[in-house]
Amino acid sequence: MANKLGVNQYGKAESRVVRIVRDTARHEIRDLNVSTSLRGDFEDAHITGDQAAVLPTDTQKNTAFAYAKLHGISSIEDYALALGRRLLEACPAASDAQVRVEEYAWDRLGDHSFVRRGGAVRTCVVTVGREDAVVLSGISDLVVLNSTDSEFRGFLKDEFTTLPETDDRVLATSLVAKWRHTAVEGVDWNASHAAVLQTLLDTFAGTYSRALQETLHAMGCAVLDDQEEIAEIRFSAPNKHHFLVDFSGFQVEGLTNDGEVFIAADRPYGLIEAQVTRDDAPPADDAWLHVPGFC
Ligand SMILES: O=c1[nH]c(=O)c2[nH]c(=O)[nH]c2[nH]1
Repeated sequence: MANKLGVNQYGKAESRVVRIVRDTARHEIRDLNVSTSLRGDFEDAHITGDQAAVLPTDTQKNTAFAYAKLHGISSIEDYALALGRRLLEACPAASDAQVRVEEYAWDRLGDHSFVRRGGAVRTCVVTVGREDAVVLSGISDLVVLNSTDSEFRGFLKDEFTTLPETDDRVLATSLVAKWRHTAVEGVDWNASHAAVLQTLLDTFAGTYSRALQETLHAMGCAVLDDQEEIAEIRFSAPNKHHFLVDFSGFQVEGLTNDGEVFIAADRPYGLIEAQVTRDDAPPADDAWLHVPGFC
């Protein structure tokens, strides 16, 4: 029976790159988690064991650190594009280099002192090919909650359905979103990211929700309405269930729970995933290859 090698890619995952800019007494910090992958013709490495075409993952990691200095990190997207282009140049057998970056934000305490900001992590996935490049910007662990203006009712019921309908519940999620840009040159990545984040937050807060599905769709439409250079956005949103505590069995007179005390359950959770794409968006499915967490 003959076998054949299927899809494959290789690289260094999760290099923790911290860049301090110390040109003046007022330092700057960029704190990244960088993963790189090369795809292309690496059959020999797998089949005959010949590694002549393989740029080691160790070299990929070293390049990630070197480029933090040589290219600098004005934004994670700009850094990832430069790193991806360099890896492709250095490895002729590769057809694509993918660079995935997470950025942890620090707030300033003083000229050279910082405190790590909790919460959301800025992300990008940049795929550089021989002809073109695709940039996905994103955010993960964006934990948001609406304490009202959320209902869930009118759903399909069968003999296993016990969920009561509700017209007033807590809606909370830890959002992961990634959005694809149609251009990679001349983009102000930091401004664009800040604008998308604000739109996501404003829309989450301002939308009456009949389901998390409807809220995600509204958030996606708002981002595409605001920024015409964004072709599509994808969401993965755990529904962080908040169950009303039943006080009825307690022997305390007058103790009521009118949407005031909840159990925040961590598992299981509903997982709602959706994409919103501009009608005329050029496809770029390769850019999403191996990007985990999206349908
Ligand atoms: O917003 C929701 N969408 C669902 O599909 C769902 N299913 C469920 O049990 N609760 C919810 N909430």
